[in-house]
Amino acid sequence: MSHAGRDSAQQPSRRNEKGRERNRGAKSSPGQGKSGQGRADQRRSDQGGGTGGRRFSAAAPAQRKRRADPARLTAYTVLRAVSRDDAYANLTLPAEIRRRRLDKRDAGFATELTYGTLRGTGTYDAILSACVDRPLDQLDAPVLDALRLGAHQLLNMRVETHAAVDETVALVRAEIGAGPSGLVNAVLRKVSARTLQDWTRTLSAERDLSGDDALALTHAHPAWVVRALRQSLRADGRGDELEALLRANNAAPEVHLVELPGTSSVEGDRLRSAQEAGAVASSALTGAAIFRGGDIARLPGTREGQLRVQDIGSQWVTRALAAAELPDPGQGAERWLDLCAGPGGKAALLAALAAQRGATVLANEPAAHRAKLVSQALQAVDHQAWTVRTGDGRTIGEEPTGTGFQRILVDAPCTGLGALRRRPEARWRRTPGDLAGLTALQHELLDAAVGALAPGGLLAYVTCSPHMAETVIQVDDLLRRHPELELLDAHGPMRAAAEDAGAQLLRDAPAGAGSQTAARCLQLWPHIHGTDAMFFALLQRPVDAKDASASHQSQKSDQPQDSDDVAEHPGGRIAL
Ligand SMILES: C[S@@+](CC[C@H](N)C(=O)[O-])C[C@H]1O[C@@H](n2cnc3c(N)ncnc32)[C@H](O)[C@@H]1O
Repeated sequence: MSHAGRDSAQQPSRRNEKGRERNRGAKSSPGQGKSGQGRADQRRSDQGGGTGGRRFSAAAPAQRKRRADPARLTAYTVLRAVSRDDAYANLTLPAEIRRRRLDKRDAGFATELTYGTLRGTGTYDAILSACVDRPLDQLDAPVLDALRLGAHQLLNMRVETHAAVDETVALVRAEIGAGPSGLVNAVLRKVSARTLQDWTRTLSAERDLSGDDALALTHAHPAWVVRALRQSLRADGRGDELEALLRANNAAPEVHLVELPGTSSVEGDRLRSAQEAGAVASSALTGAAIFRGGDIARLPGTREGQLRVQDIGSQWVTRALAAAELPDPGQGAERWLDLCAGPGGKAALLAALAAQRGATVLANEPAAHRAKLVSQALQAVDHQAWTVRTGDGRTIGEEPTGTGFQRILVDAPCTGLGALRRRPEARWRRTPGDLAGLTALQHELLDAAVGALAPGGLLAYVTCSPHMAETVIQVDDLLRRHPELELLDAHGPMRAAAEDAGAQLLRDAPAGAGSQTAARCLQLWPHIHGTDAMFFALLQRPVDAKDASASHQSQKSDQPQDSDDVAEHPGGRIAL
């Protein structure tokens, strides 16, 4: 793609699993023979300089222990599942921790090892490339994963150098075999010769990186993602906050809890128990708390689904849609629709709020296994208040919807670039090419939702991505296709749904938002709001709107920017 350029934080290699013979030898330092490396290490060690006096094991790798410690083995197993099977770390890791019965301390260490290594993969690969005498894709995949794990310990954790190297070598001997242990030992010793800061500075200079490419390497994001985030921040009037966002994306998110309203016999009871167990009530939102440590499954109400883990951003947008005023509330029970409901986090809160108001929710999800998760998520809520439909959201018009739905949530499939804290591997998996299919699907889902809106009905468009092609540009396109829709100012309903401290955070976008559309939509940010970077737009169909579906149909093939690298937009040219 024309804009992608050279990705300075290296796109992790996905390689052949075979070829053990290839794992030999670390690269010499620039201007140094291999034998010179030992002397260099010795000198650094003697001087106690550079890396603070590194100590290494005197025993040859092949003579060292052949037993991996449980936390490192857990992390390594998850890394293998992620690179070999495209597994999700946030699902695989808890299962692995349970299976190996790690205690709290080891579980914490394994989590930091796993998430940190996955987050930093592109940068660690760039560093490892400078330490291995061949392209990384010529190493065995298990060896590369072990090297990444070692690099993370050396560069980003407070693990002693000798422990990081020795334990990684032991892991390699136990899990892969003695063959590559010499290579791993030598490469990790080279990695340990510099701090992370020294490495990124040196590599940036060697590769002549600047601007977003240099930031990509330093903050372990693909360069195309850095560029997209820069554009989105600028459009939101936050042009100077890029580094703060990149840093926030690399920090572990807080765990937020929600008590589904109306589901326990005494309202607020479940949150109170959670607070007794160490949770702190959220100052940003009613019915929410922050949980710092401990076993969530042990909190009363989690098994019954009354107490759930849910990002404050998700709670905010759901409550804002439920609370926004309808121009003509009518007399009958309201009908609400969650068009993309799986796995059911927002559907559960939406249905609980609907049940309190005598409204009903239709929760739609095309993937059968995810539709099942939606049903499970809804179990705690009065069963009269919800129905699950397993089907493509684009065919919702085929349902008998009567006069339509008063409130519709389109929490669309998206790149997920707003949830980088939670899904550490996602940034390296996604490519700009994913945008074409996703934006086309978002376009069609929005059209289907508009067709299902009751007169005066509200449509909330939500993405867990701040990429402009999925947010402001998508809304502008929607308004072009459906000029009858009114784009409401999302800040009011969001503030109304928040507690004081939250309302303070949800002030209008800073002056300088890129367009009127951007100024009326709400973009949440991890570094500002402590939430995922979730986007929220609220649209309304006028009470007396004529049926515009004919014009929708005629424009259906008019897809937004689905094949080009760059799109024109009033706010400037947007890299897709
Ligand atoms: C961002 S997730 C929704 C998250 C959910 N609202 C929650 O809070 O738990 C998007 C969902 O859209 C679903 N999806 C994908 N294609 C769809 C389609 N054609 N129609 C409706 N939903 C679709 C995906 O399976 C996924 O479960």
